[in-house]
Amino acid sequence: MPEKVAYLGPQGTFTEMAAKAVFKKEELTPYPTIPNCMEAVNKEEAQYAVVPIENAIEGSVNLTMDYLYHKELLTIVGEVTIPISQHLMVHPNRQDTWKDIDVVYSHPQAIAQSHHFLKENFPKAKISYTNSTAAAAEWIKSHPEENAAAVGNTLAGCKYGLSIVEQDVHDYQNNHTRFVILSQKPTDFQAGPHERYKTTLMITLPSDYPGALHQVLSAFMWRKINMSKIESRPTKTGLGNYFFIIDVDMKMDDVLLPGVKSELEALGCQVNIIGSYPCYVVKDVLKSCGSAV
Ligand SMILES: O=C(O)C(=O)C[C@]1(C(=O)O)C=C[C@@H](O)C=C1
Repeated sequence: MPEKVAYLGPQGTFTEMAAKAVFKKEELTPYPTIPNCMEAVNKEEAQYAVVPIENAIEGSVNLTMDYLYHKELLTIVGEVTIPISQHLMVHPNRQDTWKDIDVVYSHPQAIAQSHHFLKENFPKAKISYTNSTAAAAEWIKSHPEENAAAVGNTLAGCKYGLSIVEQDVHDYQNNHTRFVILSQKPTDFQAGPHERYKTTLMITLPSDYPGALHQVLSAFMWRKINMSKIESRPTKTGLGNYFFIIDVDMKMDDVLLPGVKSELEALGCQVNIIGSYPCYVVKDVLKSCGSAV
C-alpha cells in the first residue's frame, strides 16, 4: 500500500522539494501548516510528515521544535537537507514595473533570509507573512490587482506561472535547510544511500543549579560522543526554564546512549530520545521550469 506523507504545502514549497527526494510524488499530500502536518500523523491520516527544522541562515524552526516537545509526541525517522535559493517573483503583468512593488509576501523564514535585500531594495514595502513560500506565490497568482511580490523558489514560480525578476535574493550563500521526517513510532526508514546517522535527545533539567548543564554535557563528553547541535528552548513554564535539544553523531546503540540516558535520569533530568535516523543530503534542486509543472 502506498504511504501517505503530509508535507507543508501548498504545492511548490521547499518542503515539497525535500519530500520528493525521499518519497514518491503520488504519496505526498499538502497541509497548510506545520502543526497540521504533525497532527495528520498523530491522527493516523498520514504515516509520515515532512517539516522544516533548521535553516543555515535563520536557525531553528521554533514551531517544529516546540510542537515536538509540547504537543505532538512523534519520532524523527529521517532527515533531508536541501540547498535553498530564494527568488523575488511577481505576477507576469508586473514584470516591467516590479521595482515599484509595495507589499512582499512570504514565510517568515524566507523573509528573514532575504532581510538585507528587501531592506536595500524595497525600504518602504510592507511585509506580509504567509504559512509557506508557496502560499505567497499562490496569493500573487490569484491577486494580479495587488502591487506585490513573493519570495520563494523556482518550483513555486513555475507552478503558479510567476515571473522571477530577481534570483538568489537570500543574504548569505550556502543557504540550506534541514527537514525531518516524522512518524508515530520508530521505523527503519530507508531511502537510498545516506550520509550519516544522528540521534536527537530532548533533555529537561530538574531545576536550575550551578553546573547543571556541565553535568549533562559531561555524560556525552567522557563517552566521546560527538554532538552536532545543542540548543535551548523555553519550557513555557516561566522565565529561565529551558529544555535542551541535543543531536549526536551516532545511531542509537545498546551501550553508550542508554548509558547517557540512565546517568542523566539519575541526576533528575527527563530524557526523551526522539529519534535515531539516517540523514540524506540533496545536492541539486530544480533551477528551471521543465519538469516542475
Ligand atoms: O515555505 C516553504 O517553502 C517551506 O518549506 C518552509 C521553510 C521553513 O520553514 O524554513 C523551508 C525552507 C526555507 O528555509 C523557507 C521556508
